[in-house]
Amino acid sequence: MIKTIIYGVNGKMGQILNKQLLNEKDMEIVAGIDRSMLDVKRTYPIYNSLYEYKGEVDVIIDFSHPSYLEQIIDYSLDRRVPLVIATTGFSEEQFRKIKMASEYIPILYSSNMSLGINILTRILSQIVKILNRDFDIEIIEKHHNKKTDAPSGTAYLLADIINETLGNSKRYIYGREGNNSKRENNEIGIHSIRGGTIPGEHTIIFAGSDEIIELKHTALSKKIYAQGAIKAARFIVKAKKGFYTMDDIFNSNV
Ligand SMILES: NC(=O)C1=CN([C@@H]2O[C@H](COP(=O)(O)OP(=O)(O)OC[C@H]3O[C@@H](n4cnc5c(N)ncnc54)[C@H](OP(=O)(O)O)[C@@H]3O)[C@@H](O)[C@H]2O)C=CC1
Ligand SMILES: O=C(O)C1=N[C@H](C(=O)O)C[C@H](O)C1
Repeated sequence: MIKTIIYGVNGKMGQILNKQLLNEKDMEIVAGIDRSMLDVKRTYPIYNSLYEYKGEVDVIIDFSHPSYLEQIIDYSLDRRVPLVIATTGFSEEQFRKIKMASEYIPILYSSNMSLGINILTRILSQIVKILNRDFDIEIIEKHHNKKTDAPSGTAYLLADIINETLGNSKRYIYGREGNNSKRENNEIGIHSIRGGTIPGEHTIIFAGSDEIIELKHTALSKKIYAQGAIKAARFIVKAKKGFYTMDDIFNSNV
């Protein structure tokens, strides 16, 4: 049994992950961590901090808030616990901390655990190579009205893949308010919509002269993210120390 701690267990994703993990025969939730204590029945203890948990743990799955990263990393380094990090909105310094910790423990980070987005990332760089010269690239992301970070982690992921493919020649423009000049060739526009219960939609627009190509991924529920995180947990408990992404899972047999 893979002994699992859910970090952010009472958040929206934590609750969905809890439900799905209860059906997984090879996984057992040994504790949940959250700042709020929901009045729901759980088969395991819930704590405010990882350090309150004294039992064994094989993996921590984190769907929480960037403010908890330091605690998660410190605890995982102390105990040598593999990590699946799904939280978004980290600073550059926090990303450096994740990368540094991965020199000692296995860490899988992905700003989007869904199968669809990870397939999209595979084809994106191929398309960008062909279209870049004649098409302007803009990204639109849409999410529910409870999301705390903008743009989404996935929008950054997609923009970074495009930019890396083009030799980091692009700069990111967030919205265009206050702009009094024409769009420049070296821009990737990134735009955020927030409303209702949208589980996540990402569109990459390639706008050319008199024609438009769009690549779009729509999440129809949050379940897809929990399913991806479970796959990631199965993968990371067997991995050696290092930094991994969902792409590494597709190249494995998990
Ligand atoms: N990688 C992926 O595939 C996915 C990643 N995510 C990411 O996972 C994270 C969690 O998402 P979701 O469950 O929807 O978010 P929620 O806000 O529902 O839950 C997140 C947890 O963090 C706490 N939290 C929220 N805001 C703050 C804050 N300002 N300071 C401290 N704690 C806070 C919440 O506590 P409280 O309930 O008390 O506010 C809750 O415990 C987000 O970063 C989201 O972007 C989400 C879906 C998929
Ligand atoms: O907060 C969410 O809901 C989501 N967050 C991730 C992101 O920021 O990209 C992944 C997904 O889009 C849902």
